[in-house]
Amino acid sequence: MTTPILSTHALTGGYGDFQALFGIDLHLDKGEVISLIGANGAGKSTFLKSIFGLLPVAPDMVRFEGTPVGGTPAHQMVRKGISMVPEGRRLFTGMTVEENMRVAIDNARMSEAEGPWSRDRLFQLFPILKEKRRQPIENLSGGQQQMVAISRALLCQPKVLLCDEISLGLAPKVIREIYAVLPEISAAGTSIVLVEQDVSLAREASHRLYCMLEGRITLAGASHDISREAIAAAYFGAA
Ligand SMILES: Nc1ncnc2c1ncn2[C@@H]1O[C@H](COP(=O)(O)OP(=O)(O)OP(=O)(O)O)[C@@H](O)[C@H]1O
Repeated sequence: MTTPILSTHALTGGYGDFQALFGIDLHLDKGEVISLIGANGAGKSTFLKSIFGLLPVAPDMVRFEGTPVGGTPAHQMVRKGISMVPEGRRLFTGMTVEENMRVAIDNARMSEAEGPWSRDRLFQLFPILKEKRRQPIENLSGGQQQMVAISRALLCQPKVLLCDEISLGLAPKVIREIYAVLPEISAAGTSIVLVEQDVSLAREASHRLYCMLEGRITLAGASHDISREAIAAAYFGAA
């Protein structure tokens, strides 16, 4: 059996005294896209933040290429090869599109030349960003801003990309545009974890799917093999 690029082991976590996650076991193989679905408050964002070093976890709860990395600060995670597109995008107003794209690599003291993703390649992936590259970020639509957030993460040349609800608040046409680039991203060598509220979208875009309910994984399997009934039961906690 090959070592997963990313795995979590009985991962627990939360906020101070409040426990939100209760022993999450999950793995992501090289070249895979997996999705994590679940109702509001199930713990999906908390889980991504725990992987990415934004919430405290024990070292062995997160392994990257087999090595314990749990609790490593986010900027060091980026250098190791994990990037995150956070919920709500978290872009910097008052900065241009291009400045926003560069901010994470500058912060992690990385260079664009370290991997497959250069600004030019990202402008091929999202041509509208080339046109708008010198504009302040606040002039862009929500979908275009999401493209910047994805580009910012990719410029760090991640082996693993964590995406937290990248479709949230966007029109269906824009969501399709953004999801259409995911195969190209994974073909370039980046494995992807998608947190997604839209179950159909999650199934279509991923090889495997995990469902989370109240801080626990209630279902895992190949996206196209899991029935809608099984997903509904796992999602809502029906017996
Ligand atoms: N900063 C915080 N402080 C305390 N509790 C929090 C905080 N953020 C989230 N929680 C709680 O942790 C639990 C999991 O929340 P989380 O945001 O991870 O869920 P989610 O599945 O990502 O939901 P959503 O789809 O609404 O983003 C919820 O009970 C939530 O109220």
